[in-house]
Amino acid sequence: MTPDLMRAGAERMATARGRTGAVLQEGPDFRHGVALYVEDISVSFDGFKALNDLSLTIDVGELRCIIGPNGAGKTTMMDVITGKTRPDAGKVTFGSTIDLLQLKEPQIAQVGVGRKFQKPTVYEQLSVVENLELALKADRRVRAALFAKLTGAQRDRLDEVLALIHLKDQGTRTAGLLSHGQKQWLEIGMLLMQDPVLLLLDEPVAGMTDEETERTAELFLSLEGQHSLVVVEHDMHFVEQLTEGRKTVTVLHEGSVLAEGKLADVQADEKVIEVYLGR
Ligand SMILES: Nc1ncnc2c1ncn2[C@@H]1O[C@H](COP(=O)(O)OP(=O)(O)OP(=O)(O)O)[C@@H](O)[C@H]1O
Repeated sequence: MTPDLMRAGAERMATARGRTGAVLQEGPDFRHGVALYVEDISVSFDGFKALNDLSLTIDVGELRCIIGPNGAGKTTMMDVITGKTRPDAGKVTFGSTIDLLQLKEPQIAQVGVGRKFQKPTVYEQLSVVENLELALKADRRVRAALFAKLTGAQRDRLDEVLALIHLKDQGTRTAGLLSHGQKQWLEIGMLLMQDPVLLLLDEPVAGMTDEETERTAELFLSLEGQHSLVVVEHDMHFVEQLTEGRKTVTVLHEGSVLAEGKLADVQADEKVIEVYLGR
């Protein structure tokens, strides 16, 4: 890990401590450079193993793409990390100290894990800026002050996020009038307002135009290093853009890791070709 990332990890650790003071005694500890440990997770639905001894590790600031055929367990994995599904066995640890399996969904979000579902869910009647403001105030304690003025720092963050998500000129636009891709960016922006350590993104470019997909790749690459990103995606061109020929890709199959490595290597792997790419 670079000194910059170490510093970012330490800063996040302090932020997370502040955030979770009411929930947890200790904040997450990222000193090992690891954002998330998933260890030997198994999930069964009526005897069918959706996850089967799944293990993987995501580093602080890493951008990891997860690919795999339909039914491989990708969504179930995200459900376990975010507390929606309780596994039958295994461990999920945020940093090196926080046992996510002991936390409820809202606490997991509060500790710094953000999730983007496949469909955009923005407030269609509100403007772009109002959507971002709401995300900032999603914390129930400040919801009462919904229309209170933002602090200078919050205003700066909002402007920064607007630029990041390519909606700088669309701040006053009603969200319902945005294109599908712009709605997806807005929802990502809403997550960013809460400054998550780890972002889970489920098929973020499904339904996007080629240009929107390209700009989404640029967005994710600009977030890498500042956040850990786990991107589940079937669009191989997009995965290629994100991995830049050097990053690790994880291939899931039947609820466990079938292969892990550089995209070119997993694409050449006979097992992967047989179950996924060769179809
Ligand atoms: N609540 C549930 N009850 C029963 N079976 C389930 C449930 N959720 C998922 N499954 C099954 O578990 C397996 C893994 O599903 P999951 O949605 O995690 O796969 P996936 O890799 O996300 O697939 P896709 O690429 O199609 O989204 C599938 O066979 C699915 O039918």
